Amino acid sequence: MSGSLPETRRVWTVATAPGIFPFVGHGITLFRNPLPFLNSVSSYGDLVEIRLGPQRAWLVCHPELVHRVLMDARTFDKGGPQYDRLRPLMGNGLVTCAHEDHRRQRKLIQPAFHAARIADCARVMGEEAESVLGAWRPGERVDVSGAMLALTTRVTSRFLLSDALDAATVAELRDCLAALVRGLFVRTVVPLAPLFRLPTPANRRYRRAFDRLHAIVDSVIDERRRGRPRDDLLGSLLEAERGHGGAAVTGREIHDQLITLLLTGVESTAMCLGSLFALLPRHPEAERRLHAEVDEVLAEGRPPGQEELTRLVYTRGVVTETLRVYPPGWLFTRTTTKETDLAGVRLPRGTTVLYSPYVLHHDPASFPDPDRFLPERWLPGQSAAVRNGALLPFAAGSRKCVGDAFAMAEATLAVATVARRWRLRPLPGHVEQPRPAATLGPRALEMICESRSQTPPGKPPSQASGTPDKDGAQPFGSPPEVVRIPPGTTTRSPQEFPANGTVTSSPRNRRREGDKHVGGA
Ligand code: HEM
Repeated sequence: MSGSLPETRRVWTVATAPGIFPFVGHGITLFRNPLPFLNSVSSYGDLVEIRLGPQRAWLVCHPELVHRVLMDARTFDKGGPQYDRLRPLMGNGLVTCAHEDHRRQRKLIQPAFHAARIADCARVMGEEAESVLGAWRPGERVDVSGAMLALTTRVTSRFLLSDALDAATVAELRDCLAALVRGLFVRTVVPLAPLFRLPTPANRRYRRAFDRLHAIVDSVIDERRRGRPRDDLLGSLLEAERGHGGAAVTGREIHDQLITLLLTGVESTAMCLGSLFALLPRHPEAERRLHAEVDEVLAEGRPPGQEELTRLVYTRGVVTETLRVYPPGWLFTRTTTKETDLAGVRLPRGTTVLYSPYVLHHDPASFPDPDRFLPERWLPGQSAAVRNGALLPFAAGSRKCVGDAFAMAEATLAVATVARRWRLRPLPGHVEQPRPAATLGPRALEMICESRSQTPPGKPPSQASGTPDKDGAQPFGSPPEVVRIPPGTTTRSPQEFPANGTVTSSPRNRRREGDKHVGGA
């Protein structure tokens, strides 16, 4: 997704974010209101210092500087307290390992994500999408977040483990992953380990999910050792353990890699899909183009696969634009392993450096009118932002997401499968914000599913009434035209996604003068 970046900038703006509170610095503001806070911070410079308690950290806000960080993984390594706090759960797998072990680990995992393997898996992705949707009924209120999580758990577990897990265990796995991801964020940002040992209901839920996930993974590995070899990711890890393929692997590492891939693979794609279905009803023109494309490309009575995938160009644009507006991975950290220079600032060894795809994706210098949901940005010939390297939902460099192509294929096929049959409508007055935690996305999104085949030709789909904006986007808040709501539906105050389809509308100011000094690279 990222393009190569010419080194054009030589003068950088550097600043300290205002609003530092005694003892906590910006910590509480970041925790309470992270997206508006990060967006406002980025208006002060290309590199902005913030304080997390007593700790100093630098938010890198210009795409060129972010690429410098990502391309030099030896200097800007994974490390520091945030990664230490992830290790009890993820061990020393591909996400958490330091640079010195990364190359070997990546060589081990990467072949499983080869394009040909993803193409082989495309039909499974389409089949699983059909089967999750098979339970939906016209007019019904559906738990979209839960369904997307179920779908991505099934697809990821089949890709990694073939058919090792029965349906009940896959459902259990989904619940464990959801509970762990929920608890993970607070554990990585709040540096008070004893707090998480208290016997509170939330801590007990986390512990139960933690133990169960590890037990499921252990039993899958044990059974596979006793059974016949399979040609999947677990199979290739066990091959490596036996000394084939050149990369030495231990049983512990196999365990860590499976936990890592399940945790990273399931949640992010589900969040992307949830955000997409929440955005779509607010943008009738995008929805109309999506429907026209899937009607043309998908065949009746057959789940889509690789062949359809290559033709779903607009659908892919809708997925990409969702990843721009709501990147599930919204904030990441690195730690410097030696004294180094960034934007003219001397950073000592051990400095915390942050980058946020959300901040980059909402910079008007990279994306004109960044709060507008506009899949057309990603149609062939339009992708100027790819060339300037500002679109980074999967990061870049050696630590770039190993599952990027897999996730794009899975999400595109899922959206097409849903859009072929269903039009999802918001519950009247329902509020479900995409919330930033370990990932960014809606965690409890419920919608009404209308069957598309029941909409007579020429009749507009039901949607909020009001005057469309220049993209045909509808204001939120008015009830849909034709929706059957089952008894017992609760209504909450509006508004989930405002008229322009974005949640945080904190327009990036021009880099402010006066709060900064200028550094030379
Ligand atoms: C829409 C879905 C996804 C998004 C937005 C996403 C995003 C990302 C990002 C931004 C990173 C880099 C993090 C950093 O810089 O610290 C990353 C790394 C990673 N992702 Fe994903 N990801 C997605 C899906 C997946 C899937 C489906 C898998 C596997 C099944 C996966 C496995 C990983 C792994 C193992 C890493 C660590 C790679 C390394 O350090 O070598 N991700 N992902």
